[in-house]
Amino acid sequence: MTSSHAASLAPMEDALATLLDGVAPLPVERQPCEQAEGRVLAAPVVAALDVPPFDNSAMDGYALHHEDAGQRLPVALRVAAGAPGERLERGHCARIFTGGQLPEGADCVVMQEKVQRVGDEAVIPADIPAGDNVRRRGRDVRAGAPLLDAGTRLDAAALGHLAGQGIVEVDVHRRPRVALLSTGDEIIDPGKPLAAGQIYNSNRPMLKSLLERFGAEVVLTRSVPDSPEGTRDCLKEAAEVADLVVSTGGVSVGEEDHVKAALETLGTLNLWRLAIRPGKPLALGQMEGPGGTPVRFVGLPGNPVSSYVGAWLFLRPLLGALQGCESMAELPRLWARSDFATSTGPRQHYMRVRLAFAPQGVSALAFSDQNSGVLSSCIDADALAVIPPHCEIAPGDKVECLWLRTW
Ligand SMILES: Nc1nc2c(c(=O)[nH]1)N[C@H]1C(S)=C(S)[C@@H](COP(=O)(O)OP(=O)(O)OC[C@H]3O[C@@H](n4cnc5c(N)ncnc54)[C@H](O)[C@@H]3O)O[C@H]1N2
Ligand code: MOO
Ligand SMILES: [Mg+2]
Repeated sequence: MTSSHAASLAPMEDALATLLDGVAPLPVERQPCEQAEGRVLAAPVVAALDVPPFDNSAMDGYALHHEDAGQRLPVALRVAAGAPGERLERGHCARIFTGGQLPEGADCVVMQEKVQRVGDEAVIPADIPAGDNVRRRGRDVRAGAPLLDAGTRLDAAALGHLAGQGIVEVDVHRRPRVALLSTGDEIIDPGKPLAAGQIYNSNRPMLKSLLERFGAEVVLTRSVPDSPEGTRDCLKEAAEVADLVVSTGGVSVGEEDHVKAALETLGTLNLWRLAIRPGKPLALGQMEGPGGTPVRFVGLPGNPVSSYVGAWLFLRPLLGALQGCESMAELPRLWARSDFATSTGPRQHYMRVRLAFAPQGVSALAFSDQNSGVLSSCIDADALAVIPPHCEIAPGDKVECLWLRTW
């Protein structure tokens, strides 16, 4: 009986292919840049302006023509940042400040520490090359050049770059709307007293946090009773409002696990049971929303670590695809030296590890208890060490790790 299990577990690659099959980015909307952090560009942005828009000084000092260096020059101009450009005659210099527009006729700047000021004149050292301490127009960005690619997730640097062009609005994909269902008669909300046999719902806030980090908007949360009707009703309600329905618990083989059967009354179960640990009974499927729109379904196993790992491995790429964000398709990978010994059976193991970076290399330090009910293993976990099926790992062996300190 149990020996047939391995054969019926889908490998990770099949699961990802099923998950992403036919997924297209959500419609485009215009968004003020001020509210666009974490959103994904739907179209490339081309620079309209040179940045910087004019040659300017990189230092507080004196601007001059380089052939006038090595002399005592009258200080003919004063150029503060923000002042319009002026003309500097040969044989003169200009007092200038960082960011000030380089006067026409000047081609270099000498920092003030190297200049001796004598009344209205400045003694300039010799041999200053043309271009010294000058930031040329268009050095950072040239007008007409690509600024940001479609599919870029807007982070701090990208938002700064857009603002540098004077851009205030961008076209981004709509945020995926997610309904988050917590199944289990034993699960209650924090804030209420615990009765015998009950536990608090830790999956909901954990997954809400991850979903938002991956760019989603959680539009509905429900606590779902362990009954066929209750599960079906909640799935139906969720499919009315969401692009993606995520549930936790109720996907294993017990009589109290109703999610798969309920899903099949409303849509299709595309894949169930994977060769991964944790997360074996994970279920993938789809339903229809209003007007026949596709609604994706991911049923995460109830154990908190199975939910946590399942969110990184499945919800992240799915939400990336719904937002047109290529870089979310796979987690960044790196190799590290294990500090642990382990062996795997038919399932690929995703071990929670802390990474220690040292000059000799990176070490993967595994949390001592890797059970899927032990959420402490995820605290401080920088990465998931991927141990392939039927594999022996000894301390010192290289293991591939998926980096989790990302969005
Ligand atoms: N006979 C078998 N039993 C189980 C198998 C199996 O192959 N054969 N697989 C085990 C594995 S592996 C997993 S993973 C779990 C997954 O079970 P379910 O998805 O059906 O989840 P539940 O049974 O509803 O709950 C499991 C566990 O997690 C706790 N839980 C659930 N939701 C939450 C929540 N929101 N916050 C905190 N904790 C939660 C729940 O109380 C249970 O302890 O099945 C194994 N069984
Ligand atoms: O798949 Mo379960 O998550 O091994 O405990
Ligand atoms: Mg169960």
